[in-house]
Amino acid sequence: MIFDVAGVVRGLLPIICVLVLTYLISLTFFRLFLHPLASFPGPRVAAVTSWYEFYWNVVKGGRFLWEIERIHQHYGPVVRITPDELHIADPDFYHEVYSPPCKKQDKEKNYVRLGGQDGSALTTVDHHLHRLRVSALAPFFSKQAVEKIEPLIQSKVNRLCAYFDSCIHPGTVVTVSHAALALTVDIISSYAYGESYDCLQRADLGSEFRKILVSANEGYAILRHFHWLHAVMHRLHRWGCNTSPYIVWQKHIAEQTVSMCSLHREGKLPAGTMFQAILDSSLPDREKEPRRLSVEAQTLLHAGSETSAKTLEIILFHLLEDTAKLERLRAELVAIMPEPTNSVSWNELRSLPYLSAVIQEGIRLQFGITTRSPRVSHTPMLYKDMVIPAETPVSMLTWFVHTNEAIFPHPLEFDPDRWTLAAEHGIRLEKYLTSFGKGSRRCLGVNLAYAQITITLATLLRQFEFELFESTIDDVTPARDCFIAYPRKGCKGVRFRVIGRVGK
Ligand code: HEM
Repeated sequence: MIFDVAGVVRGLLPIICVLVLTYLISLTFFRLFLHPLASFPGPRVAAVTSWYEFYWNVVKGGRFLWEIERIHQHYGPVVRITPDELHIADPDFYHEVYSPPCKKQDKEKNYVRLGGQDGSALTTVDHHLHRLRVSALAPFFSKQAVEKIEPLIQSKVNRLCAYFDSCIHPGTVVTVSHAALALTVDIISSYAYGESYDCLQRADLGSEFRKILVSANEGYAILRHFHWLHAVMHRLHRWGCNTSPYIVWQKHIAEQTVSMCSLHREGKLPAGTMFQAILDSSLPDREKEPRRLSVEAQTLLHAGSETSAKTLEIILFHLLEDTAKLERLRAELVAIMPEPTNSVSWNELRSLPYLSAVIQEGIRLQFGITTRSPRVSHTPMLYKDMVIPAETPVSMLTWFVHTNEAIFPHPLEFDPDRWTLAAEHGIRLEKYLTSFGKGSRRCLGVNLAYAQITITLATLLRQFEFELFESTIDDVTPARDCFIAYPRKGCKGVRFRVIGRVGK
């Protein structure tokens, strides 16, 4: 007897269709009327399906953030943006959602899956495990630790100056984000791994690594929905298919980590690296496994490079565009750096009020991470008269804090004086600076970020004259959420010519 497969499928198809339809109708009914978030305002379509987010972020290219903005304008400060997640736009509630370590709060699992591999502090869901992991890393990023590596930072900045010297030619145009990223990657790779990626030594400033980061950032929107794609790509890689350069890089770090662990066993691991900080810590052995260390190493490079580089790009654009601000900053720098090549400590530089204000304003306009990083509280949260059920992922994007007109008037303008004026009036505007996040999961690299941005700006602006090249405000205006804010597609980023050395 010949088994009629086609006939069986034909016979089953109507039943399968009815079952799928019944499931979808029941799910829709549940999400609209029975779900714990059913009473929260927001578009019905967002309550019913995550394809809504998919549409705005994947089809429309990173535009969900601005759709959330529209939703807030329509429905108020608390909105349901996916079937399971609430978003709140109220700067004064930020500290409740991103709360200090004393309050047990997890990260949401879909967010931490973006990177594909759990194991780093950044990608840890559980509150207590996160506290444990951070305990080993925090001393590595403390103010004192960063002050100790100032010579390393300065040496990389000097290398950047040498690169700019080679660009003093009217026909040479520098893409600022490329140069800035080469710098930050070289700093964090030297510090964390004890082995510099040396992007600044290369004519293309390490374009390969840059592409890896950008493609990973652009891929996050898809991975939020289909995180299993990571596993597929790793499997394909194992079978010899040339998948993404990101996977190749992950493999490279994994191998580097294994050799670091053997050096440590032999007592030959160079002091001062992230590997040493973790391997010599009191963390349990399972936390010192090469696989986990490798994920931590990847995260540090990823988290610590593009964010700081973008901030530098934004600040340089605004200063070169408004020479009054540039000259005011230079005058302040000249007072403590009479010779252009004087090097001054981070400690001295951070006492300069205008430089500090310029940096705060750049960090504000960088907007930190523009992808939602929801928190999950294990107890109900109260927002005004609304009770947010326990275990609900709640997010608050920095975009909504930093563009709040009441706190930052003309929010998209680069106005360092808002910081100097606030300081003069005793107003603690930093409370609303959320680029680094807040609370227990706040950025660990804050000190390193400030140190490298401060030293780089002071050195470059004291030593070089630059001139913008075909760059406009569009090059630094957020238009796409690709984990961090990217300008609209097609923008070439801020570019300048290096006119020459100051005073020559
Ligand atoms: C202007 C520069 C930077 C900005 C705006 C920034 C922003 C952030 C934000 C918003 C988070 C929280 C992410 C979340 O909620 O999931 C974060 C976490 C983190 N950042 Fe940064 N970052 C910057 C520079 C750096 C640097 C230079 C490093 C050094 C490697 C670094 C390392 C980290 C780490 C390790 C975490 C995870 C912290 C944890 O979960 O405990 N960041 N960063």
